[in-house]
This record gives sequence, structure tokens and C-alpha cells, in this order.
Amino acid sequence: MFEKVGGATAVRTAVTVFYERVLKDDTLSAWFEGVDLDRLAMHQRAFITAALGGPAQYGGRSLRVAHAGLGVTDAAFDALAEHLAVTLLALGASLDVVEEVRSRLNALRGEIVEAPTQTGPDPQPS
Ligand code: HEM
Repeated sequence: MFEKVGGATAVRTAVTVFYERVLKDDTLSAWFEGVDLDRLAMHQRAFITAALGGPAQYGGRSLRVAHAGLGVTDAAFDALAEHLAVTLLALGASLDVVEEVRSRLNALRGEIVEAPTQTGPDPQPS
């Protein structure tokens, strides 16, 4: 997978482009506000690495523990995944590759998202 998108150089370019797109997205800034740029860059690398199924470079905390209490929504998860898909397509990745990335990320959704999108009315109105 890593090689399918063009290897290390292409992945580095993808991280840079993806990073700029995410920083400009007002719907995502709430989560990354106050996170310093080094940690943010690390986050983007971890995200892309997970998406490509590359070697996990982050040790320590599990994804579930790392995201506990952040209140990440499905919409935010989708927005991040969408930025990556657009970035990869812009860099010339094939649709097959982008689909594979989407399903790889989706497999991790349950560990990250803890505020599922509300559908319908409040189940217990006061
Ligand atoms: C598959 C998807 C994702 C992966 C692989 C991933 C990976 C990571 C990793 C490795 C950490 C650092 C853990 C640590 O420092 O011990 C982290 C923290 C964090 N993640 Fe994610 N993440 C994903 C999705 C998301 C999403 C969708 C959001 C929000 C929109 C998000 C927001 C954050 C924030 C705010 C932190 C804490 C940053 C800090 O203070 O250092 N993550 N994530």
C-alpha cells in the first residue's frame, strides 16, 4: 500500500498537503486548537500511516485511550478522512487506493469516535 502511493517521498508530500488542508478546516480546528505544531505533525503522520497500513511508529497509548474525552464526532472523523482522500487523489493515487484507505480508516472509527452523530430527537426530553 505504501508503495502503491509512491513510497516515502510521496507520503511526505501527502503529509504536508494534508496538514495544510486540515489546519484550514474550521470544522476541525476545535480539536486541534492548542495542540502544538510538532504534536499536530505527529498526529497527521500517525493518521496517514494508519490509513496506508504502514508500520505503526507511535508507541504507548492505544488509539482509544489517546482519544478518550476528546469527543471526536463521526463528522470530524469523516472530515479528516475526506481531506486525506482528496489529498491522495490530487497527488495521483488511484480510486482503488483511496477506497482501500477509506476502509482501513473506517476500521479504526470505533476506537476514535465517542460522540456518535445524534439522529432524531432527544430520547429523554425533560
Ligand atoms: C484513524 C484515525 C486516527 C489516528 C490513527 C490517530 C492517531 C493519534 C495518535 C497516535 C495520537 C497521539 C497519542 C499520544 O500522544 O499518545 C492522537 C491524539 C489525538 N488525536 Fe488522533 N488519530 C485519529 C483520528 C483523530 C480524529 C478524527 C481527531 C479529531 C478530529 C483526532 C484528534 C486527536 C487529538 C486532538 C489528539 C490529542 C493531541 C495531543 O494533545 O497531542 N484524532 N491521535
